[in-house]
Formats: sequence, C-alpha cells, structure tokens
Amino acid sequence: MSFFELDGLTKRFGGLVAVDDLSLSVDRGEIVGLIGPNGSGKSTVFNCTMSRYTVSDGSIHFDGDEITDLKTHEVVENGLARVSQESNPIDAMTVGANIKLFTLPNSVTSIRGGASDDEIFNYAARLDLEDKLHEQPDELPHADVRRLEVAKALATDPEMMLLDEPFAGMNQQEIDGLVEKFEELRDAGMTMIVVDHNMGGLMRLVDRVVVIHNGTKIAAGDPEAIAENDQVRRAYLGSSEAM
Ligand SMILES: Nc1ncnc2c1ncn2[C@@H]1O[C@H](COP(=O)(O)OP(=O)(O)OP(=O)(O)O)[C@@H](O)[C@H]1O
Repeated sequence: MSFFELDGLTKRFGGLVAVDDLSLSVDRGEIVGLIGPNGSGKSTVFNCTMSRYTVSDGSIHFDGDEITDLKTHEVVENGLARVSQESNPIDAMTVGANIKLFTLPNSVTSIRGGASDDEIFNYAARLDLEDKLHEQPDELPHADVRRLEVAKALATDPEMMLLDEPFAGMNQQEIDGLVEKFEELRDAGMTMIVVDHNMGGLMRLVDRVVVIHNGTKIAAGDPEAIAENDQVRRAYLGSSEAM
C-alpha cells in the first residue's frame, strides 16, 4: 500500500457528483500535482481527505491506516495538514501567536502548552517569516499571509501536506521563493499534494501530475507528458481557463 491512497473516492452533493470513483496514490516523499479546470473536484478531494466533508463512497488510507471516517482533528493528529485556498489568520494576534495556536493541544479549554518561542521561530523560518513574528497579519503583504498559512499547517508537525492554490495572487518572484521553500520541505521528507492554476510554479515543483475533470481522473504522468496530453488540453479548452 502507498503512503497515501484514495480508493474509489466519491462525493455527491444531492444529484451532483463532485468526485466520481477517484483512485490516486502518493508515495512517501513525493510531490504530486492535482490539476483540472474550475469545478473539477480538486478542493472537494481535499475536503473529503480532511473530513470537512463526509465521503459518499470509497476509502482514504494514510500511512497504513484507514482515515475515511475520522474527525478532522484526528486526521491532523495522524499527520495530515491542509492549506486552504482562503487565508484565515486572526488579525488581532501576531504572526507568532497565529502559528502558536496550531501547536496547542486539541482542546477548547487549553490555554497552556504549545510550542516554545524557539520552535515558533523555526516554523516561521522555514517560510522566511522569522523577522515578522511580531507583526499582525493585516500588516503583511499577500504573499506573506499565504506563507503564514503554510507555517500554521507546518506547526501541526505533519508528514504530508495538502496545498490548495498556494501560489494564487503571487508574482513570479514570490512564486519562485515559495517553490524553493517547498523543495526544502520535500528534502526534509515532506510528502505533498499541490493544487494550483499556476502551471509554471506547479509543473516545476511536482514529480507527477494527476488530472481530474468532472470529478474523474482523465490523465496521470510526469509534468512534460501531461503538458503535451491532448485529452488534458481539450478539458481545459472546454473551460474558460488556459492550461
Ligand atoms: N459544499 C458544497 N455543496 C454543494 N456543491 C459543492 C460543494 N462544494 C463543492 N461543490 C461542487 O462540487 C464541484 C467541484 O467543486 P470543487 O470546489 O471541488 O472544484 P475545484 O476543482 O476545486 O474548483 P476550483 O479550481 O474552481 O477551486 C463543483 O460543481 C462545486 O460547485
């Protein structure tokens, strides 16, 4: 069994089948790109994996355990973390305090515990945010807010990260910088699935690409082969996006 496996994953919203019998596996240390036109089901795959949505059919395994029906905090405790499309830092707290929040024990009553200042510094430093620990998120440029979201996810000490549009809204220099950070995380052993519409950043980073369209896998392969794949091109041509 692979490190991470979706087997026949299906998610229905009433009559709409958002993810349709999708199987996908990721090996430890791999970075897999999950791409597809708008509405093809990418975020739904992440939401099912993190138990934000209940799965209609199929199963999800991570590191040898079935995690399909766990609660979200149990999925996180198992070593999976997700960076959402939307940033949601708490603006009334500093960058450091926002990161620390993700290191607290999982209890609404816990006000003690969590990572030390040194540990918080190290999580921030992995995203080049160590000089911004005392700033408030609403004082930061967009790219720093997005990197803060990655640092928050890292603070749960995951073995695998699901990254939903990490490059959105970034300029080329910022994308290059973030690609470098993800490569450093990979070198330290992190496994990742990355969803993004920025093909330049994504294709450079990933080992393998899985393409979904209408919730179904239509292609999988290395980035070069996927860029040349006619079925993939047609799927994107049928949507309003360019590949
Ligand atoms: N909570 C929900 N309730 C009803 N329908 C939903 C829900 N979440 C997603 N969908 C539908 O499921 C389909 C897949 O949506 P999803 O957001 O997973 O696509 P996506 O590939 O992530 O799109 P994008 O690239 O635009 O983020 C869409 O038709 C969407 O409208």
